[in-house]
Amino acid sequence: QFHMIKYNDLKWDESLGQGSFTRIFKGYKIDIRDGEKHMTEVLLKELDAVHKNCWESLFEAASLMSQISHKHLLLVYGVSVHGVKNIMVQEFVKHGALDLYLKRGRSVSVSWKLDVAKQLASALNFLEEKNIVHGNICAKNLLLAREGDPSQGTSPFIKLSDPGISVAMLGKDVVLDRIPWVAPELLEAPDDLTLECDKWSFGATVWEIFNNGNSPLRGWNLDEKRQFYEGFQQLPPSQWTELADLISQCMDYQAAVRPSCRSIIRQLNSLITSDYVILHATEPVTQ
Ligand SMILES: N#Cc1ccc(Nc2nc(N)cc(-n3ccc(CO)n3)n2)cc1
Repeated sequence: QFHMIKYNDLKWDESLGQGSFTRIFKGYKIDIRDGEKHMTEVLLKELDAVHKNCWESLFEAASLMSQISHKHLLLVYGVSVHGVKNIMVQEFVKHGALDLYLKRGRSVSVSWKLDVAKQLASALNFLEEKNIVHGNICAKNLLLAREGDPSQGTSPFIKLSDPGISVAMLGKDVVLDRIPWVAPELLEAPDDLTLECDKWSFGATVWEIFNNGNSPLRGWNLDEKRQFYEGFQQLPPSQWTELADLISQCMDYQAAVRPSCRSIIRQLNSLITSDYVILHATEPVTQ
C-alpha cells in the first residue's frame, strides 16, 4: 500500500531537527518524467534504526493517511528502505510545524487562528466520515503550507501530518508526557483509540493555537500530569467564553458527550462571525 522509492533517487539536504524517534531532513526526490529529470522538494523522515520494531506502526499510520487524499492531509510520496534505515518521503510543507511557527512570535489575528482551527476541524470531519482515527492531533503535527497575509487578503493553509507511531505502541511514560493532548481514557486502555480521542486532542490543539503555540502544562512532570487527569482538571479557560466552552466540550472526560465534527464546525462558524473577532483583530503578542 506504499510506493517504494529507490534510495538512490533521494538526495539529502539540511537537517531540520527531530520528532519523537525520527530525524527530519529537507531533501529532493529525483523523477524521470517523459525523458526529463525532475527534482521534487521533499521532507525525509528517518526512523531511528533502534526503533525498527515500531517502523511497521509508523508506516501503517502513514499508509492509512496515504490511502485517502484531502487538501488538508499531508501527501506521503512513499517509503524507502536502505539497510537498517527506514525513510518516509513526504511533500515538503513550506513553513513547517505550526507550534514552532507560533512560538517564533508571529503575531497572527484571531480570525487567522479560527481559520486554522476550522481547517483542522474539516480534516477531522473527513477522517470521521471515513471512520479513520488519527490519534496524534497537536500543533506539532499541523504543517503550515501558506502563511496567509491579511494585507493581501490571503488566509493560512495547513496540512495535518501523519500520526507517527501509534500511541498503543508507546511506553507509558511517553503516553503520560502527551497529557493534555492524549484522551484520558487512553491512559488505562491505549488500544481503545476512537474518533472521540481525536476530539479531545482537537480541544488541546485549539488551546495551543490561541496561546501562541505555548505548550499547555509546559514544564509539568509526569506525576503532575497524571494528577491533572486524576483530578478531572481542565486547561486554563480563554477569556473568550464561547471559545473556552468549545474547548471544554471537546475536552470532556466523558468521551460519549464530546461534540461531533459537524457541531464543532458549526460552533467555529459562529465564533468567526462574533463581535469578538472584530474587537480583537490582532492581539498584542503576549509571550
Ligand atoms: N525552518 C524550517 C522548516 C522546517 C520544516 C519544513 N517542512 C516540513 N514539511 C513536512 N512535510 C513536515 C515537517 N515537519 C516538521 C516537524 C514535523 C514533525 O513531524 N514535520 N516540516 C519547512 C520549514
